[in-house]
Amino acid sequence: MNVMITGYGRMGREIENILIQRGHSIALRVDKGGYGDCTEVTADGLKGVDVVIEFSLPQGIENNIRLYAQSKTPVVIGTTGWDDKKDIIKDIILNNKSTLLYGSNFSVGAHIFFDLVSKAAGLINNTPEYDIMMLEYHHNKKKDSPSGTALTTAEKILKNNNRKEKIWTDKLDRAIDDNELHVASVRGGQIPGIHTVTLDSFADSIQITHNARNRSGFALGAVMASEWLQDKKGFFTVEDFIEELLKK
Ligand SMILES: NC(=O)C1=CN([C@@H]2O[C@H](COP(=O)(O)OP(=O)(O)OC[C@H]3O[C@@H](n4cnc5c(N)ncnc54)[C@H](OP(=O)(O)O)[C@@H]3O)[C@@H](O)[C@H]2O)C=CC1
Ligand SMILES: O=C(O)C1=N[C@H](C(=O)O)C[C@H](O)C1
Repeated sequence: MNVMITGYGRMGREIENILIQRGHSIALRVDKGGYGDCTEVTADGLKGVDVVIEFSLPQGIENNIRLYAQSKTPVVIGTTGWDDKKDIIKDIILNNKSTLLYGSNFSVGAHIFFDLVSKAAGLINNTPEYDIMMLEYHHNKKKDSPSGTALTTAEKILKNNNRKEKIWTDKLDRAIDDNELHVASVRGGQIPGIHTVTLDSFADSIQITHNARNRSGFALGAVMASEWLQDKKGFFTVEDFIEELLKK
C-alpha cells in the first residue's frame, strides 16, 4: 500500500517504522508542525494514495476528513478528543460514499482489557458492596483528558453495570454519588498510557490494568487496521476489525 501519514509526531513516526517493516511505501508525511514533507493535506497530495493513517490533533480533523472523503481515499483515524464531531464526520463519509475507521486505542491488548472490564462491570450487578472506578496515566505532552481509551472504557462500564449511569471527571467538593463513575487522569513523565479499573469492597480490591510499554502496539494495530480496510466501504470502528482478528 502507498500510505499518507498525517500527523508526523510520536505516533506518526512509529507508524512509519511499522509500515516499512510490513513492506508498504510512504506516499507523503503531512505535519502541521513542519516535521513532515508538507504542512497541509491537499487534493493533489492525495493522488496515488491507497490509504491515509492520521494521528494528529483534533482541531483540523474535520477539514482533513472532508478532503479524504471527496477523493474517496480510505482513512484510519487514531486522533482522540473529537467525540463531539462524530456525527458530522460520519455524515461526511457516508454522503461521499467513502471509508473511515476510527479507534481510541489500536493495541490488541487494550481490546482484551475492554472485554475483561465489561465482564467485571457486569459481575458486580448483584453485589452492591463492590464499587467500580478508573484511573489513567499519560505522558506530560498529552493534550486531551480523559484519554480516548478512558472514555471508551467508561462507556463499556456504563453499558454493563446497572448502578453507574454517568461519568464524573472533574474535581469533587462532595462525596461521589453511587450512580457516578469516577474517571481520573494524571499527566507527567514519559508514560505511553496506563489505564486501571478498580473494583473495591470492604473485604478486597480487584484491579484490571492495561499498561502500554511503548507505542509499538498502537502503531501495529493501526497499520493492520489499514490493511483490513482495503476492500471495505463505509464508516467503521476499530472494534469491527478486532472482532474479526480475535474471531469473537
Ligand atoms: N488511537 C490510538 O491507539 C492512539 C491515539 N493517540 C492519539 O494520537 C494523537 C497524536 O498523538 P501523538 O503522536 O502523541 O501527538 P504528537 O503531538 O506527537 O503528534 C501530532 C502531530 O500532528 C500534527 N498536527 C496537528 N494537527 C494537524 C493537522 N490538522 N494536519 C496535520 N498535522 C497535524 C502536530 O503538529 P502541531 O504540534 O504543530 O499541532 C504534531 O506534530 C493524539 O490525539 C493521541 O491521543 C496516541 C496514541 C495511540
Ligand atoms: O496520547 C496518547 O499518548 C495516547 N492516546 C490514546 C488515548 O487518548 O486513549 C491512546 C493511548 O492511551 C495513548
